[in-house]
Amino acid sequence: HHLSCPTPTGENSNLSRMDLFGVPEKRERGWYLSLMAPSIRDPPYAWLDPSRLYCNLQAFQDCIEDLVRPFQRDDIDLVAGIDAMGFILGAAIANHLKKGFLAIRKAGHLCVETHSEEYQDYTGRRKLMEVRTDAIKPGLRLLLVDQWIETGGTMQAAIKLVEREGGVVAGIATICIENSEGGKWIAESYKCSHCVPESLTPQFDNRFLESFRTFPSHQTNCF
Ligand SMILES: O=P(O)(O)OC[C@H]1O[C@H](OP(=O)(O)OP(=O)(O)O)[C@H](O)[C@@H]1O
Ligand SMILES: Nc1ncnc2[nH]cnc12
Repeated sequence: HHLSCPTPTGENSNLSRMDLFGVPEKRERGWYLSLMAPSIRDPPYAWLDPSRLYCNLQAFQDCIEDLVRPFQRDDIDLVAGIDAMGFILGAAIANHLKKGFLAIRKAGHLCVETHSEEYQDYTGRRKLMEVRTDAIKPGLRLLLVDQWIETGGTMQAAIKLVEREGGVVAGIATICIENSEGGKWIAESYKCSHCVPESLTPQFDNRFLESFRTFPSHQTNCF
């Protein structure tokens, strides 16, 4: 079955119904966020799927450009991405900045000597994060990348791994930093880049995007 929805006009037209591979004529700030898919599952799943926007070349490129822009002239030695989805943005950003890439991994994958840090994320589960011991040296300046910051638990564990070895967190790049206690602490404590224009922050705070109303799916449709 397929329900049809009216396409919203006016203020939120940049977040109106759009095909996965479509590109609007005028690419407004954060236009590609409307490609993100709402969750059809209950917690502890995340409330949406940002990875959908990576399917669209222009969206992926614009997203990377927005994340890299504030750091273009900064002194960065290495880009670190957090397992798993942070690898996608992290590797793309490393390539864009012409820097190497360091994988910060969830426990049980690295077959070399590691430093580790326990943490808790939005699922409430206790997890372990690991990084190889031969990459971070005192004074090394790292740009930390992940797909999303919700409670901030994951990013805070990565920050600890870097700083404990004397590394410097030169910046943090992520699609969205949620307005949580941990999210606010990260945004106040480090130079950050994210993709959410101010006009859309209320929608992210409510975890409901206007674009969801017309999301092209037979499972999630007109509300
Ligand atoms: O701020 P937090 O509450 O710690 O949550 C953020 C983390 O959760 C997500 O990863 P997730 O574990 O859902 O998936 P992934 O392993 O596939 O990246 C996201 O990409 C961050 O890594
Ligand atoms: N991908 C994601 N989307 C929304 N909230 C999240 N929390 C953690 N990961 C998330």
